[in-house]
Amino acid sequence: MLLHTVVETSRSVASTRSRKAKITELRALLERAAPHEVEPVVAWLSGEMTQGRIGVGYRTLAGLDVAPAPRPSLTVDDLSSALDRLAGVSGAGSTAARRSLLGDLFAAATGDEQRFLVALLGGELRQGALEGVMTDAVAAAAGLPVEPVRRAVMLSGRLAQAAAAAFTGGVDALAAFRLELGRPVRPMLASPADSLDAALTEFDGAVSVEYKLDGARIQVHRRDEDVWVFTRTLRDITSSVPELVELVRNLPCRSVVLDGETLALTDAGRPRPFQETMSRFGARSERDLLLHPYFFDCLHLDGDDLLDAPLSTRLDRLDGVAGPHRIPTVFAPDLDGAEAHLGAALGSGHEGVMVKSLASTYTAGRRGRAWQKVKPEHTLDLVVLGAEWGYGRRTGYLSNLRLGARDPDGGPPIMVGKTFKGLTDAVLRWQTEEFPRHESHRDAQTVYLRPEIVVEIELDGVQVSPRYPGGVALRFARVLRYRPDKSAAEADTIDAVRALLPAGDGLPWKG
Ligand SMILES: Nc1ncnc2c1ncn2[C@@H]1O[C@H](COP(=O)(O)OP(=O)(O)OP(=O)(O)O)[C@@H](O)[C@H]1O
Repeated sequence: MLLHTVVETSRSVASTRSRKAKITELRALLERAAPHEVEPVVAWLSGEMTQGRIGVGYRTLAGLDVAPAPRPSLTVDDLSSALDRLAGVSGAGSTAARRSLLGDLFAAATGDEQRFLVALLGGELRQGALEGVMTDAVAAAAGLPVEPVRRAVMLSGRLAQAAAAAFTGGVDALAAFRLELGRPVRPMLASPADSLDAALTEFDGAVSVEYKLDGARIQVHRRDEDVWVFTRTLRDITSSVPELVELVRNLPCRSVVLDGETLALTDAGRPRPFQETMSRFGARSERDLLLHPYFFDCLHLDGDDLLDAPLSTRLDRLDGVAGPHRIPTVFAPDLDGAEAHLGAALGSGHEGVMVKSLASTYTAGRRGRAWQKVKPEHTLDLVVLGAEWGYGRRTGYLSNLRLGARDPDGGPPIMVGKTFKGLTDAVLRWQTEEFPRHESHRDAQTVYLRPEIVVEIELDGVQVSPRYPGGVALRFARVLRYRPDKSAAEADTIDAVRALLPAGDGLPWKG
């Protein structure tokens, strides 16, 4: 298959907002692909490369100035082998070697193909938002139900490999994607509860009510003496958190997978700010803050996969293996008991509580009703689209943020407001240093960013606004914190923003 065909599909998928139209386009492309082309094609359209990172920086790409080929001739196989060669380059002289390989590749590419390659290699095509659409397209093209494909993707975190398995081995090959020790599973997520009372009533009281800690999500795996620690975005941070590794290595079991939250505490035992916990996840992290784990789920124990077991069973197993490290929990409380637990959580400086159905299974990667969060204040996780240069005291700093909500159909984020409130001097300095690394272009007032950075915004509400493309604007938005643990694909959607409009606004999309 010609690369040109893939590039054309990428363009038409990006240009339509209709989920159905995207699926139709992707399906048609996959049906034309040879079986061995499925994996790279799915990877590229999701902005990934099967080789992983290949060490080509933005500067190298920007510095390439090669005349485009007049006609498309590159094939999918040509690009696959070029990426293999690029990934294989190492050692002295590797920059020059990469530049020469890229020069050859770009000389064989048309203008459209060159732009696609720049976006792919520069990470700009990476759009997790397309994952759901692609999963549906893979199932349709392979003639399979969507559920086994989705499950394989969630268990492995590897869309392209699951797609290849769907095409070559069907449902049986997909079933082979099981929870594997050392390979992280997409975490299960929660929905906002209408109220504590409503959440208890929905499950007839058969719930676990747990503190919702304002730390960072961790998933730990252990097989004998080997331990891994992953973040919410499935990043391996094992080497940054030796104290967690040690603790997991000492649990009374041979193999285990636990889900939980981790936090650094003050001397008084109160949670430290989220940023301080997250700072421990970096490569050059300060080691003076000790992280404490608070586990709330057990997905595997000594050979038993527990994803499909009810939460009540998983919590029993969790108790047996990591009882002293469990998150504070009460079982099947009445409303008074649940309110007291919420009060205790807030009183200790935590965010709120989670109410979880004891009958529910672990639905990896899903945000459902089985886990409901109850917390007092309203926040949205939005994508930073750009920042304007400050004035007055903030001259020379990137200050006023342009904020976007995710398009659930996989298009670019939709701008919903701006804010410069809540930015401390340290955060202003950080923005000014960090943002240019994510720059797509700039004008006199503003540095525009690729949609990569997620920020948590506190707000009083939203209002109808003809000025913004989504028809809604934030009211009194202020920055609460950055969310390095979230990708743009996990930001809140424009629908979530619109849902905050006061009832009775009579907007066309609300009906
Ligand atoms: N007891 C708990 N059970 C599950 N998740 C918990 C618990 N305590 C804290 N958390 C955190 O809450 C997150 C789940 O909430 P949610 O699905 O809304 O994610 P989120 O979008 O990060 O939420 P928020 O922005 O409100 O923190 C988990 O990813 C985890 O980090």
